[in-house]
Amino acid sequence: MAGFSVSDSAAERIGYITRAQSFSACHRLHSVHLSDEENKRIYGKCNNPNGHGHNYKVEVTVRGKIDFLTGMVMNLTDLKRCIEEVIMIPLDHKNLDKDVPYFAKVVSTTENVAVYIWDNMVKVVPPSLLYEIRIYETDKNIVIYRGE
Ligand SMILES: Nc1nc2c(c(=O)[nH]1)N=C([C@H](O)[C@H](O)COP(=O)(O)OP(=O)(O)OP(=O)(O)O)CN2
Ligand SMILES: [Zn+2]
Repeated sequence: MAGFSVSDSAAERIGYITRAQSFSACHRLHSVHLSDEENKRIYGKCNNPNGHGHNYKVEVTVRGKIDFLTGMVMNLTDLKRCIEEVIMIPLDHKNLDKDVPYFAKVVSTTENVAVYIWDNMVKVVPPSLLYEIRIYETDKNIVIYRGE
């Protein structure tokens, strides 16, 4: 039916919007809290001293009210800027372990890369909107972090 009702305008519609971004980086799985032997046993080929690389794909999802006036949860152009600042500038074409101070003592598993991205993304997206960081380390290895 044509027309406009309070339920159309005032109802809180919750939306999820996602922006995807790829970045390339190398790393080595090696924990400073474990011995060399334990590192080799646990991480296997991923503990290779000279490291290895990935073309990571990250999906950043925000969740929130679809604003009645703008029709948006958040402007995706703003989300793109946040991703540039939090993901591309610090991580793209970097050696995660050597170029990113956070990973000097934190092993650069994809779980921890997701936590790193979450902790920095939450500082730049509007309050309470960040919902999920999803990282495809490879086509087959996928990590989800929701800030828990
Ligand atoms: N829980 C986690 N386990 C592993 C991680 C991780 O981040 N979290 N990372 C790795 C390595 O970085 C490695 O690069 C992935 O190795 P692998 O599973 O062998 O990767 P592929 O998908 O490329 O292997 P296929 O041969 O195609 O199956 C290891 N573990
Ligand atoms: Zn790896």
